[in-house]
Amino acid sequence: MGLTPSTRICAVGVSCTLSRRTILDDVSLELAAPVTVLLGVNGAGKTTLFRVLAGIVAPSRGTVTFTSPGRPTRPIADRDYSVGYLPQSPSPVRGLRVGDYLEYFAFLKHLPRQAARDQIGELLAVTGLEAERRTPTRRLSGGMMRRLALAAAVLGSPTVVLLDEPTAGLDPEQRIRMRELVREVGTRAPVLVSTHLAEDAAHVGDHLVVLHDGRVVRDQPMTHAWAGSGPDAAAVEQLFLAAVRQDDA
Ligand SMILES: Nc1ncnc2c1ncn2[C@@H]1O[C@H](COP(=O)(O)OP(=O)(O)OP(=O)(O)O)[C@@H](O)[C@H]1O
Repeated sequence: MGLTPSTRICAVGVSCTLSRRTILDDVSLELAAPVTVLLGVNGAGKTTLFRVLAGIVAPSRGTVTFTSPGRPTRPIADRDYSVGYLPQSPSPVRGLRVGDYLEYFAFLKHLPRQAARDQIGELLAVTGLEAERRTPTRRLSGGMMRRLALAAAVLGSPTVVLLDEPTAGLDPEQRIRMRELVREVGTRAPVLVSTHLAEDAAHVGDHLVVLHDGRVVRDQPMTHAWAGSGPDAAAVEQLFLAAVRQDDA
């Protein structure tokens, strides 16, 4: 569907049990544009939540739906909606160059040929990969591979975009570039982005969700993270620690 800025993805009472362990426990959240940051310690359940929101893993309980004004609430499998997903460790594909990789994703997403051509050109420019169009994906640096996978996730103008640790392992310059990209993507669709870095969270987020032991322990706007002239990573860190300690107490 054409992107409606007020389209939302909603999780209601989502629980997920894997190998008899409760990984997500009664998670409810609503994602709206532009960018929601998901913070959580290692093993908090962030990737599992992404996989549930992307429809890859079925929740044991609860629902994930899309809502748009004037339209009935739809399940995530509804073909009028789509999810763009950047996994935690995107891999190069042997034999595919950068341009081929995007064409392959455009094919998987059933994009008409001309729309695919236009969007691939635009996304290569936005991600700074224009000069790499003919580079084999195996030769890309980690940061370039993530930018390419992000372009693939955004192809076809998905209704919502899920980015699992897009800045992990990137050098400072690539991280700053990735943050700008995340903000850019947030102008196109609601974005959920996970990170371990309070600094990244402060720079990109409009809204903050803290996940701890599979439960949402904080869900609030990020306004506090802007101190005077700019984003304040220390404020985000304090908020995160307070939420987690309160939950542990
Ligand atoms: N298929 C599975 N079967 C059993 N347990 C799983 C499975 N997948 C994940 N887990 C467990 O669920 C918990 C949450 O994992 P998940 O990858 O969602 O956390 P995370 O917050 O993304 O962690 P990280 O920040 O380290 O990436 C972990 O303890 C993990 O071992």
